[in-house]
Amino acid sequence: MGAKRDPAELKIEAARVALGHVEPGMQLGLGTGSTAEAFVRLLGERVAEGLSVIGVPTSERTADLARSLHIPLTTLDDHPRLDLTIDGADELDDELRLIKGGGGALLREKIVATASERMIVVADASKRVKSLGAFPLPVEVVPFGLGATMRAIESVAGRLGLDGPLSVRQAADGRAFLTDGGHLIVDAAFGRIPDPEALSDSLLHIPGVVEHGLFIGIASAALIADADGVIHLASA
Ligand SMILES: O=C(CO)[C@H](O)[C@H](O)COP(=O)(O)O
Repeated sequence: MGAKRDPAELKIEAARVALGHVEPGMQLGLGTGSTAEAFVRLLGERVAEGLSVIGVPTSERTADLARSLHIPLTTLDDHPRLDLTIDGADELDDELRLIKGGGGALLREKIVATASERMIVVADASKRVKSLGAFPLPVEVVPFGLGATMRAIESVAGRLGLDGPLSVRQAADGRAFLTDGGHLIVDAAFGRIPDPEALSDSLLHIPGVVEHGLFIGIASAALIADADGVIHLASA
């Protein structure tokens, strides 16, 4: 087994392999987070060398980065169907089910990934888990009725045998974190989620829930970097 490597290097490694999947003329979804950022930076180098692609960013943060690198950007209104989205994840299992939203961009990330022919997840090996749930599940909610929505989340989770504290995510200044869409994030520390599909369906029935960070049946492949290289996982 190879020597232990800095996670930042591993993220760049996975991002570099992902770049090999980009072809001239592609319409790309650009993810959010430090691993997606590594990809966008590498993509920016290729664009500076003459690669012609166009991207839809999944957050204002990624849009700012892409603009600074002169990567041409568009919207899903102008390009409703994308070829490929490259994005990170907070957790992924061997069925390519993901938890996302650690960076608070899950709603736009899910819209963009779902509008793409393929989504490739880039991650270091620490993100690969046997079972989802050690990472608290981000649930994006509208501010109106927050208390009632949180009670409803607890109640549907309880029916699935899940229990654990919910917390409203805070920004660095101590105020509530607001997503690019002006919503709140409730982080649900349920622990192991035995049935992610059932939890996903139940959460989406709660009126105040806009989306949640479970990505099921969306990722087509994952590039996972560890000290020995980059493993390619493909969906069944
Ligand atoms: O879902 C996300 C942002 O909403 C990110 O993809 C996820 O948080 C992983 O981030 P990082 O690559 O920094 O570990």
